Amino acid sequence: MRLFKLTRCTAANLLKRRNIHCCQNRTYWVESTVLKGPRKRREYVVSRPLPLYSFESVTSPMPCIRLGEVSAPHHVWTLSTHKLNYYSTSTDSRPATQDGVEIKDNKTKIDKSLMPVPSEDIRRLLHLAHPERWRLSAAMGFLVASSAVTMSAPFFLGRVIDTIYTTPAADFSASLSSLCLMLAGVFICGGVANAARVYLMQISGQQIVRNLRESLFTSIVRQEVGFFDKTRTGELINRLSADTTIVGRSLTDNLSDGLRSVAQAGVGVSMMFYVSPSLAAFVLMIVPPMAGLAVIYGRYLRSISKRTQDSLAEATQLAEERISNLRTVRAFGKERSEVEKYVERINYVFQLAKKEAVLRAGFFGMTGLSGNIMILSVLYKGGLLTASEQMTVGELSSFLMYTFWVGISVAGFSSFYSELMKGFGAGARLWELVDRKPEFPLDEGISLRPEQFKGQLQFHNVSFAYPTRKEAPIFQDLSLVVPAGSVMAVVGPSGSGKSTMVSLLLRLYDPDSGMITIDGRDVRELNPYWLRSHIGTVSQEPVLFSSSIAENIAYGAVDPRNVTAQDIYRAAQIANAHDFVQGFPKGFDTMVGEKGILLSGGQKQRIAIARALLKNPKILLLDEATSALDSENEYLVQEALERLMVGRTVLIIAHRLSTIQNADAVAVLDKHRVVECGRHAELLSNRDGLFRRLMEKQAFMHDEQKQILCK
Ligand SMILES: Nc1ncnc2c1ncn2[C@@H]1O[C@H](COP(=O)(O)OP(=O)(O)OP(=O)(O)O)[C@@H](O)[C@H]1O
Repeated sequence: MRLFKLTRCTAANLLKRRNIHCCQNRTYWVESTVLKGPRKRREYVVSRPLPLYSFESVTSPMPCIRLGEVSAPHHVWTLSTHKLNYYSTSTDSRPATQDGVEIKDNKTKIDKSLMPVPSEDIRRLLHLAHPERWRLSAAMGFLVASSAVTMSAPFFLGRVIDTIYTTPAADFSASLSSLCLMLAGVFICGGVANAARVYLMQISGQQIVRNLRESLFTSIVRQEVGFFDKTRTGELINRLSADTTIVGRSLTDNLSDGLRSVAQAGVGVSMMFYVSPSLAAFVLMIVPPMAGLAVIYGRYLRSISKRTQDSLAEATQLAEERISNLRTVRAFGKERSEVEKYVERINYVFQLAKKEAVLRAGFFGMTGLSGNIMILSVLYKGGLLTASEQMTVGELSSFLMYTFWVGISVAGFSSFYSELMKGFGAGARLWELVDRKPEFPLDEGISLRPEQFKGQLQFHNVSFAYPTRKEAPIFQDLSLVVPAGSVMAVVGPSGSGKSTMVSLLLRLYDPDSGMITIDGRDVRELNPYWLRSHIGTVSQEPVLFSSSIAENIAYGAVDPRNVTAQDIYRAAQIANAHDFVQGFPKGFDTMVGEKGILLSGGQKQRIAIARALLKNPKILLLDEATSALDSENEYLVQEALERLMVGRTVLIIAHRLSTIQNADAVAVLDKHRVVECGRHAELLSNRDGLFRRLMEKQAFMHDEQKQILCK
């Protein structure tokens, strides 16, 4: 086994993916046997997860600890004397550093689609078919039966022709009828076997696609929120719909058609040799160049197909975003420019499709031509053999039919090969997503679910920057205590990080340093499901799902199946939603539309409050909505919020003066930390304080407040 030493930043990057700390006094090595690539160019594609080793001493590779495997099958490595550099093959063309890893210029990028399919990808694809092995085996059995019937037909049809030519008139009718009857029986069996094969293959294919979608969707929803900041929704949707279908099809229908082609071509060639070895040898000279052509064609097709899928995903992403925000598009009168943008993308897809069409046309033209040349040579050479009585007319007919079958099978095999390559291309993109380990897993290994729970919140010297903008810190050494059962209003200039506090409390992101505790326990030690089941949120623009009002309210409950209609009505009543819902013709069964678009802002807010009430959380995180609501709605929402807040620890991003006044304390955020904290009146009395300046700026200043200011 040969090992390559890793540079420190590469090692740190790989270890970070496995949540292992990179030690200064250790060296890290990677097994070189998994690196494949043209040695001259010193570029390597990692063909399977990398076995990583760590050594005590910087100089000696002994003793070592095997650290397990790092999944990096889609990255390219360059090798210099004894160190391995990493660079991504993503389409991002910035030569920059990412996660401390050197990314080289994209010009040096290798088109992996043109390389042989890694054995790991083949293994993954076969593994996918494993649960369906029995059904697939049965389908294969039927495939053998139907192919045997198909391939025996030319032989027996040749016999029928010879019977017609050679049988004496007295026996002719009886011999011909029995032969035809027997053949009809065999053909019926072949038809039934073929139908059974197609049925079983279809079912297995759908089952495989279903399983694949399940594991892909499971992996997507488990990813940390930061992943969705970086990844486009349309791309994920495309993976879920198009790529899964391609992989499923290449494993079943395509595989069965391909195997049938191989089997039929094999049997056909054998039968051709059986019927006339000299004629067979003459005709089959054309096959090897065609096979070589098919392999080259398949590789190019895989490359083009991957690019087509990627650009289609981009077009879908654009369409999805614009359609879901069509109101904004309309309001800005951007329909034309949006159509132009979409057309630009689909034009690119079309350009690629044209290249694919040229490839296909050339290839299929060639295969068609070579098929016809084969037939012509059979007729020419076979005619000569029949004339010299070395072959009967029946044998020549059989041979001709076998030639047809072999031609059809070879054409079938080439389309099988190209579909299979497409499947590998789509599969590679899927494994990337399926294998991705979330930066912080949902519940693995974290089982702490305290029984006693009061709800005290505390930020201890928290520093945080969003993963996509590491260079722009949001918090630096932020500290804040929210006592259990109290209401803390958070105010601050726009962009000061008020909503980010909510995201950190929900553990959508983890702080870069410092910690957040609940009842003195670090939130990272608590089971995330448990944690979130005790936290309710109502945001300024609550998102409802495209289902009925009742289902949206029930969504708040830990187990919506145990929620009764009475629970929903009660929550709606407390949230001031009951009356307006009853005013709808379908009441609680009214559909709210995509993201709740069929409801007004105030109505959505109140449904969201009812949803939070049903959850009955100990901690409430509220983003007060005021600007979007008219005064009546504002009053109703406010009243509902006040009812919701009773008996809970509340962190509220406050916009209304009354909320700020009624809160037990007010925290003022600015310059990455809490700059002031205290009761409303205390903070106002500080003439130079930010809070007072903010209040002065606010148009909603009350007379009462002005009086305090004048003092
Ligand atoms: N997912 C994200 N990725 C990167 N940066 C983000 C993300 N979300 C917010 N930000 C940035 O973080 C900063 C704080 O945002 P945040 O929404 O917490 O501010 P806020 O105080 O709630 O603002 P507002 O009062 O305007 O709602 C802003 O500069 C914003 O651009």
